[in-house]
Amino acid sequence: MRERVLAWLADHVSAERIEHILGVEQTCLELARLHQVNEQEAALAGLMHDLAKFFPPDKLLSLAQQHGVETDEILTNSPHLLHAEVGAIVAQREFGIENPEILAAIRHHTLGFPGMSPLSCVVFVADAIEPLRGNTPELEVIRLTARENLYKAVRQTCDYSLRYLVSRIKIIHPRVILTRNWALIQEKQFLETK
Ligand SMILES: Nc1ncnc2c1ncn2[C@@H]1O[C@H](COP(=O)(O)OP(=O)(O)O)[C@@H](O)[C@H]1O
Repeated sequence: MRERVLAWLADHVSAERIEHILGVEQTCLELARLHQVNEQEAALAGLMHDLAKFFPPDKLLSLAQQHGVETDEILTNSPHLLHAEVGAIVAQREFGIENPEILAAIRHHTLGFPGMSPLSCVVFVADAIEPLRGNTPELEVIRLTARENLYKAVRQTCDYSLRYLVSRIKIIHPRVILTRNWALIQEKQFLETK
């Protein structure tokens, strides 16, 4: 399966993006091991998270519509955000992935989802902190947190993304805020049960 996905990626995303994807795959493996998440599933979701990253906007929109993906005004105006949802469609159609946890982790890798599974949390955080994302102090903080408290790392990843979007004066899809609020509650509960 892995070789087949890599061959497909070579034809559909840039060489640079493949390096990022391999970094996410490896980081998923490490985080899964630390947090008792299925390592094979995490690695496969990491490998597949950006399958639709280079699909043009009209293709993202038509595939989303064809497969009944729920859209809204922000998603139709920024079709690139649909690459996560469409990536899951490609994983299912092209590679026969039926595991709902893996498909959800691909779907939720950009905006997260309140109540998402630990596997989805692993992929969401790994996408942000894989080694090629750089070594800014903010990322180093999330990398350390991700070893201790996965939910806190999800919340910090949302905050990091929000700060970036605000600083660039970008439209913000509100789902990341719902994800952040959910993760904030989880991170506190996790600390209380320790
Ligand atoms: N909540 C959001 N609202 C609007 N745009 C967002 C939001 N979160 C991420 N984005 C933008 O969507 C694009 C893809 O994000 P992401 O999937 O995290 O990156 P990548 O595909 O490189 O792993 C980026 O340009 C990012 O700025």
